[in-house]
Amino acid sequence: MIRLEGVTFRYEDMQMRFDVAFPKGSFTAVIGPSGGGKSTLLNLIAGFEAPEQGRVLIGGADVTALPPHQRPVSMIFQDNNVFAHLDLWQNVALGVSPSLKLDMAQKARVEAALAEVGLGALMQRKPGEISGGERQRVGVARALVRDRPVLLLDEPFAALGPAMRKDMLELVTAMSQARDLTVVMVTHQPEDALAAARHTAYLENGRIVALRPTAELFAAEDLPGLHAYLGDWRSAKL
Ligand SMILES: Nc1ncnc2c1ncn2[C@@H]1O[C@H](COP(=O)(O)OP(=O)(O)OP(=O)(O)O)[C@@H](O)[C@H]1O
Repeated sequence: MIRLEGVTFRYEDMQMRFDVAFPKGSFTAVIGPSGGGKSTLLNLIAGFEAPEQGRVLIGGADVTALPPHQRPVSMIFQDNNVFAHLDLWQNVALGVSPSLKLDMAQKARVEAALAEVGLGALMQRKPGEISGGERQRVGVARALVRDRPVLLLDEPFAALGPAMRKDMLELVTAMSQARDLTVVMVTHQPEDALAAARHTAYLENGRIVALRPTAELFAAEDLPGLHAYLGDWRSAKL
């Protein structure tokens, strides 16, 4: 579903290179040290960054030259998923049409998405009038109405408490399964990878060092960088 072929990208002295494929319907977590290139990997798939060399393919089509809005992708960020001056209904409707001109069926879809993430009663509120967890639900609802086959998550629930994070992860997992989405999720939480992602990629210094079934990756003996990254968490788990 997603394929990066010889994709290279550079920030100053940080040279990255990605050769990786994510099959249709897969849910993959991406973990690794800060500054390793996890967000950049998502940005290359979404089209917010352009590779120096190589190709990005989605669903078999070469999207390397396409801008983000023409790619079959939704992305949920750690924050900044909402516009403060728009109410929740409008924030979600943006996922359907940037002009906010929606027909009846599209309006019904926006309302159904808000209801699905538990914001049905709050749709006339502004983002400043709801909690941080509820704001992240707005991002999830917008991804729902966009109805694109690829969902990219960049530490979307990092600022939430453990219980809320678990709820949100379950919501995203259920929604992805129901729609057969291909999901790539950056996280610093090994528990989140174990809970949601069948496979996990370990990324350091601009390279995917390993991509394996999640539990297998965390138990691996051949990845010293991963051991250092996981630290005490790994010793406590094994
Ligand atoms: N806009 C930018 N301008 C210059 N350098 C950048 C920019 N964005 C990222 N970088 C650099 O690119 C490298 C990879 O950054 P990236 O954000 O992809 O890492 P990350 O693995 O997502 O990190 P984190 O876990 O801290 O979010 C880092 O060395 C970072 O400093």
